[in-house]
Amino acid sequence: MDERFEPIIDGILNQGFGIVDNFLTADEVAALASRLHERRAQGQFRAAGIGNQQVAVEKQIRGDEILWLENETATQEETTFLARVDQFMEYMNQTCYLGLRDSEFHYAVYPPGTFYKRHLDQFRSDSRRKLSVICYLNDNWQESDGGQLALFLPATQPGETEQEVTIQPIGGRLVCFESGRLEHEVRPAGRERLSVTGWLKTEGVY
Ligand SMILES: O=C(O)CCC(=O)C(=O)O
Ligand SMILES: [Fe+2]
Repeated sequence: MDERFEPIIDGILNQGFGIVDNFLTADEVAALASRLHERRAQGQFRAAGIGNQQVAVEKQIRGDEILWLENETATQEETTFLARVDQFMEYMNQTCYLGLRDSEFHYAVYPPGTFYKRHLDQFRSDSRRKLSVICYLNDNWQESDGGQLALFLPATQPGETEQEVTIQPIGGRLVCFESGRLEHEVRPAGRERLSVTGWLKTEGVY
């Protein structure tokens, strides 16, 4: 049993999503946030894409800017984060036999006023994305700051309606759910909203 990871698995199995606070310590959050700011100031971030559409069209759907993390160029705090994700992936494989082989993670910044409309993370027909993982890097986030993550939990029985769960993007918090199953959206952020987001993937069936 690994008490860091077990509540995430419990959540996914019992309620369709896992959520844990303090997955990252306050120091880790601060270190990643300041690295994010540094790399953004160096011009390393790009408007996130959703396909081959024009930037203007995409901005109606999502307004975040991202930077993919690469092992080769990762700084110390990024390496620490990616190593913890690897441990989680390993643990998921041992306990749930998910056959996860690969991961991809990016920083995301939502400038004030931006959002990400309702979507599923398996767009671009990338069915290798099995689990979506989001870690927030925000200091002192308030409900009035907006930027909530809304999860739309599908009905499990005929006659039921979907349920909506709203999650505050609090620093150190991790949220995890099945990429092919849960539609979700990011509500307009009232202040700059920071995260590291990624996917745990299986080997390819294209
Ligand atoms: O930042 C979040 O809360 C969710 C981000 C998201 O849905 C995505 O990047 O696909
Ligand atoms: Fe998403």
